[in-house]
Amino acid sequence: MPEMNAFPAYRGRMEYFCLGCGARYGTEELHYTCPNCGGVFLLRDAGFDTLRERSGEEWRTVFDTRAGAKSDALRGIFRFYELMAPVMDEADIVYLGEGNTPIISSSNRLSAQLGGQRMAFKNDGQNPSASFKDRGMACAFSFLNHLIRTRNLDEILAVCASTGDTSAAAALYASYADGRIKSAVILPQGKVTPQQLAQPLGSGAVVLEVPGVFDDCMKVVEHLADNYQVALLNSKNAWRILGQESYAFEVAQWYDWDLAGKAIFVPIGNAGNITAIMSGFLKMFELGIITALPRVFGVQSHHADPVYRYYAAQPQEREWHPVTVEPSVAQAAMIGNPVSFPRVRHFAERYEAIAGPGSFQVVQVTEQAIIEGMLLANRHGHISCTQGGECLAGLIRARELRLIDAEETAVLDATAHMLKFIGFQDMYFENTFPQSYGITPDPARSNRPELVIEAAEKERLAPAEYTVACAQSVVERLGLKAR
Ligand SMILES: N[C@@H](CCOP(=O)(O)O)C(=O)O
Repeated sequence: MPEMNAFPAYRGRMEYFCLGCGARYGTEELHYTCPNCGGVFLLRDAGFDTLRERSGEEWRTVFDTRAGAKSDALRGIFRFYELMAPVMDEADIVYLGEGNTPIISSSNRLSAQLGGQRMAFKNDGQNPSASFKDRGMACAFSFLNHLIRTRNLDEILAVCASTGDTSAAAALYASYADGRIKSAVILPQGKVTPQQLAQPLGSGAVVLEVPGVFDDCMKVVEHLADNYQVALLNSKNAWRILGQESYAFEVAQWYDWDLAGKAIFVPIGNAGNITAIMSGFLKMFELGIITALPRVFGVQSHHADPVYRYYAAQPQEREWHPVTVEPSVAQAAMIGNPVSFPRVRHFAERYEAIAGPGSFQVVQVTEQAIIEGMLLANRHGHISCTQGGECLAGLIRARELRLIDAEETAVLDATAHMLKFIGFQDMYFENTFPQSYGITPDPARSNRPELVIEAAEKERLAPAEYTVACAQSVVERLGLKAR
């Protein structure tokens, strides 16, 4: 029986592997892009094959046993230590409560509205900074701690570009780092929700705004990382990807390691998350921890759809072209030149080679469908952000295209908490969307507060009369019957 609280003894031989030229580099330094060709990296464990000494069943037992761990290092995503970043010591691990987010099945009524579709949301908004980015940050910051310890560094300045979630997570984890890691975040001016802007401000990060969109900010942080001593915390940093693989591990564990008949829907923005999720499923498959790969559907808005366009072409005609984005309620995914696209292409090929054609697909949805997807989900007990709404819109689109049938269980990624994006709900309910979103609110879906009595009545009536008058108005509005 594996020991529940024992920190794993296994140490991997991690190396950066360039997807452009195949060069490899050791992990004693933080690299973002290949010094040789500028390509993006994956982090690989050159010792991965030794993990095959345990059977899939033994690994499942290890991870199930660790699910009850009482040590902070193993309570969160590092329960899956050997599969992710097995170079850090226990003392390096940061745990702020990330991971272990629930998967909530849809109610019968919602499922019936979707033609009996089996469906669930994984609520990654229940992470500490209210988005999935915490998975990646927990890993990236643990690695920074490892670097600080092993290389005697005294202070690191961590920078990121963000549509809001990455910056909130980076700033939160930096604020926990006892002054060893400072955070500066670069945001597109006016294109981050007020809630998301408040997060890094509250965590004490330096918040810098750039007129433009996320893609402009990303170029700035890439320039900084290429020329100055900063740690880049976007998912171009491959340690982020490793942490986000935990999403796939958790989905597998939630379903007792049986992923046959499951379809995972993931919004694509900078494309780090879909990369990580495919990578995570493939690792488990290679070790026999799961015996079937779930299908993976990427979802993009028609206002930010470069990955959809790439895969919509016939295989021999595919060419990569970034796009210019237009306003999107799925603002976290409003990205025209996703840095992880080469990683997506790499894993999609491997995925299809194992699970066959149709195991990886990308669907495109409208802005109208995204916002109404979010409203529909949340009217039925979910806490979906607009990107979760994008996933539901993607599921509906996949059904229209007959890419999925009702018997398959669709697991939708609610990447962030709905409250971060609640301003878009207000815009729908108040019919205040600028034309550029291309959204026409349906008044039947709107919900507004109703005043039951004029404020002046409070001055005019005695307190007891005022209560009765208010109650009477409520009775009339709700049509209540006396007892
Ligand atoms: N939506 C993201 C964009 C940056 O993505 P990253 O995963 O590369 O950091 C955000 O929240 O900023």
